[in-house]
Amino acid sequence: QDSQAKLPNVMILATGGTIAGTGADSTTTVGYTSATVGVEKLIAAVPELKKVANVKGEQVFQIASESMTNDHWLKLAKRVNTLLAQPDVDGIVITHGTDTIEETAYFLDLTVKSRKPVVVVGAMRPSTAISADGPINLYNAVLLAGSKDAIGKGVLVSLNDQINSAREVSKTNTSTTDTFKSTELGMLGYIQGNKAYFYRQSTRKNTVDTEFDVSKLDVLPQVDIIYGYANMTRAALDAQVASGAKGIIQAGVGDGSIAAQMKTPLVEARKKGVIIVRASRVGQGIVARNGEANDDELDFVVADTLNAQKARILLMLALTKTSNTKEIQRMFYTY
Ligand SMILES: NC(=O)C[C@H](N)C(=O)O
Repeated sequence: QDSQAKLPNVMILATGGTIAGTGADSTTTVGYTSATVGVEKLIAAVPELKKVANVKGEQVFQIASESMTNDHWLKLAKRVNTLLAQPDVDGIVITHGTDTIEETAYFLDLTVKSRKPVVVVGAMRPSTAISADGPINLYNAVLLAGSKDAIGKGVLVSLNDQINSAREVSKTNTSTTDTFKSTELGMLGYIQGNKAYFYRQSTRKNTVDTEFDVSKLDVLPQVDIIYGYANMTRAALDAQVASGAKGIIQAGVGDGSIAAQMKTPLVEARKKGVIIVRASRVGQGIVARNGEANDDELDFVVADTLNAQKARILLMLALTKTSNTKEIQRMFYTY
């Protein structure tokens, strides 16, 4: 009883995904159904959780993460902020599908206002599979969310015994359990032997000092992505602008290069007030401002090292505050 009282209080918010998935039999690792197991059952499957935290569960959504929307994010961020404001909550774990885990994690990194740990976790194998990775990942996530060392580190993504920051982590393999990598900028640490070990920290702003506030927002501005490729056409961009996009992320080739035939449509879109952010489809490296395009003259923004899906999130949040491109560029060098 006494030792129980000293354990941290960790809330598990369940949103679905493969971690809550079930397959036809134990060897089904593809073609299973996501988001079928409820949070109480997820917790009951890992009795070891009781050793590291007092856990409570809440089913927030029950969806596959490919169907995650801005509305889900707003609801989730508000719920996390409400819970973390309570003195009896020490940390939060969010169980989530892996396909968009990096996006939800980064959205929360920019919209949760707390130093308390928030850990987003998923699994690559459904709960019914041989060597399902969900239980160990959930155990590690709860341990991490209750750990003093995770305080003030922003939103963390933990699978496969590794700790990543929301900003840097990406899914890098369609199906293996070691898919989540922070590649060149590096992961933060490991979980081993019932302990979290941190080795480094991002210099970018996060939950500790974010300027974004979604507490009064019901919708986010429409921001879409166009993907660069040889022989690219303007069709996707035109359709997005016509459908009301306030911002466009161009996942350009190389260093965010713009194809000759795309320059006019992008300049036209900018003249209509649409914010254009040059990102890269490459996956690593900085998109150089005034490098492959004269951003000062075109009034474009560069995504720095953010991939296109995370640049979309930052631009949506930036647009809730300003449409000044200098300000937006500052944000891209800050978060
Ligand atoms: N491994 C997974 O969780 C994939 C699943 N499609 C999801 O993102 O919900």
